[in-house]
Amino acid sequence: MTYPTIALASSSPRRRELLTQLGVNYELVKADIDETPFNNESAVHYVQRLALAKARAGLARLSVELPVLGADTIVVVDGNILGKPASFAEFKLSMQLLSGRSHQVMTAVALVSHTRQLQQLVCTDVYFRVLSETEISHYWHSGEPQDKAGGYGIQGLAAKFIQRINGSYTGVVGLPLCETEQMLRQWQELE
Ligand SMILES: Cc1cn([C@H]2C[C@H](O)[C@@H](COP(=O)(O)OP(=O)(O)OP(=O)(O)O)O2)c(=O)[nH]c1=O
Repeated sequence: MTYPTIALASSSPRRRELLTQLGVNYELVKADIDETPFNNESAVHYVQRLALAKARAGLARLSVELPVLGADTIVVVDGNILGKPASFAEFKLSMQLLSGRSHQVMTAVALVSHTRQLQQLVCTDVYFRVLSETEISHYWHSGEPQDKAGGYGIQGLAAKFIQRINGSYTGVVGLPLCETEQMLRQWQELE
């Protein structure tokens, strides 16, 4: 299967690796956007808005005509979004919220050009076992939580905290490959 060459509007190493895993040719484009949620914005609205905003910001910077892919991942507990932890105190609070229960990871993907756009939203339930204070502190000092939504990486050390998931593993890591591949195929068919 050949896919269109695209631009990836992302600075996430995980998204680059996942796209490479699909065998898609891409170039990177910067997409700096304001990630502040609107007042009373739902998690579902927020994550989709950001994925689209990243893709559109990338498109605005491109000098060649390529479809641009943007994505956003959030961790949601009881409707509240847990961001990337800015401090140990914030991280500890997030881990205490996630300990011994399930939460949702939502990843939105947007593929845009000047004439067309496709979007997907993938939600996964993630079940954490109970975490001890010592484990939480050790995990913070590993350096893994700092640049990740909700403060953990399922593909790294945090795998030992996760009893099971119901949904898309690659979606939790940052780019749901089954749905992304379908979007690329659909894009190709519309050409
Ligand atoms: C929950 C979870 C998130 N993450 C990562 C994926 C994303 O890189 C990050 C979520 O933040 P995002 O704001 O979605 O992405 P980003 O800022 O890293 O990259 P960009 O906006 O430039 O595309 O958290 C993991 O790597 N593993 C996980 O298990």
